[in-house]
Amino acid sequence: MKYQSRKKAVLVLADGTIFHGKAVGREGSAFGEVCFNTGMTGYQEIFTDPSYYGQLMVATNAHIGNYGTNKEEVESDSIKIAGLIVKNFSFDYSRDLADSSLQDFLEKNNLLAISDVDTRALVSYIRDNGAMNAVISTEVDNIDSLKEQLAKVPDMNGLELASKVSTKEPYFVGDPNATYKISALDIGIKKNILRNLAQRDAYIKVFPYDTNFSELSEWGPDGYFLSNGPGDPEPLSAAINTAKEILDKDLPLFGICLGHQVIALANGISTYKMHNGHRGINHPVKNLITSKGEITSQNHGFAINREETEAHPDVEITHVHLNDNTVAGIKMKNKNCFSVQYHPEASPGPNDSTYLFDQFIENIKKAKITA
Ligand SMILES: NC(=O)CC[C@H](N)C(=O)O
Repeated sequence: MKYQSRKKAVLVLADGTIFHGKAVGREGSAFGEVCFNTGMTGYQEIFTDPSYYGQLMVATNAHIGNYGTNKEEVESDSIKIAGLIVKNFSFDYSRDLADSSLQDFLEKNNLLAISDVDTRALVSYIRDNGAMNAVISTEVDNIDSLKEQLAKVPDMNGLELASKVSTKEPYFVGDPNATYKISALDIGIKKNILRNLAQRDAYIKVFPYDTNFSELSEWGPDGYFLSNGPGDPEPLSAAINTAKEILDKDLPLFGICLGHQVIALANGISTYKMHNGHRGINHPVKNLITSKGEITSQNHGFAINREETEAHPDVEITHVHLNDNTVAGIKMKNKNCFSVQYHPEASPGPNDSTYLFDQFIENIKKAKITA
């Protein structure tokens, strides 16, 4: 039906480069930092992952929408990406488990997408020139005005976004009679992390992004978790202070992605914005403790400083990213704390790294026994 009637749309990068395409979903404009994900599957999980808040997502897979959507396959209750950029948008879908088309899902969430973009040229351009802000818009005749508005969009460097996606009130997940109680700081938490913890006999209380240690500890948890999330980790002073207090008391602590960066910052290790982040589901990581390789799901635009980590007396690098040698995981030498830059909870996978959740539960168990 919408095949002939679709409006023209443009993508304008902050440096003035323009790509042309057609609109899907609502009309208007959407601003954000442009980034690309190389995953062949899992688009609905990506669109609903709070870590993508504020970003225009380019799918390198040439066909998006062909397996529809399913209400279970979400990482939060709404779409979190700022806009979507694809080559071929499938209005038709085919899969027994699908309960809706991607088009309906985007429209329900009021998301603007642009299709028929030369995504190969776009990705190779961003790879060479680095992550930058951009706008997608149906205002194809108002490029100058789009450029003016785009110039006012804040840079991702230094941007605090956890407060935009975090829960407003604490809530519980799992079985209240489970053996382990975990306090999770929600700086953009994905549902599948909570599922993974709950499956391992844990009852989780999820707290807003700025909760302090005394509130997190009030209900007597056995362990603490710092979640993934959007934006620059550096401005998250409340979370960094909370992590410091957990570390001072040497309580079991696990961090994923943004949570991993917060743990590094709590130890005085700085973070930096990467030229282009890692976003995909086949990123190779080496576990330096076991010497085993892991294929991992990743989604980050910042990383922790490798030299400062190597020089740190209390922190050990446990995992490295094999493509570029960036730090993919750390542990503290004399404390019950570890963290990874990637996503062991990844859905649709890969599942190579789910042992990290077992390790966290083991750490909690040991601390419980010795307490
Ligand atoms: N998935 C995440 O938690 C991402 C962390 C952070 N926002 C980054 O881009 O590096």
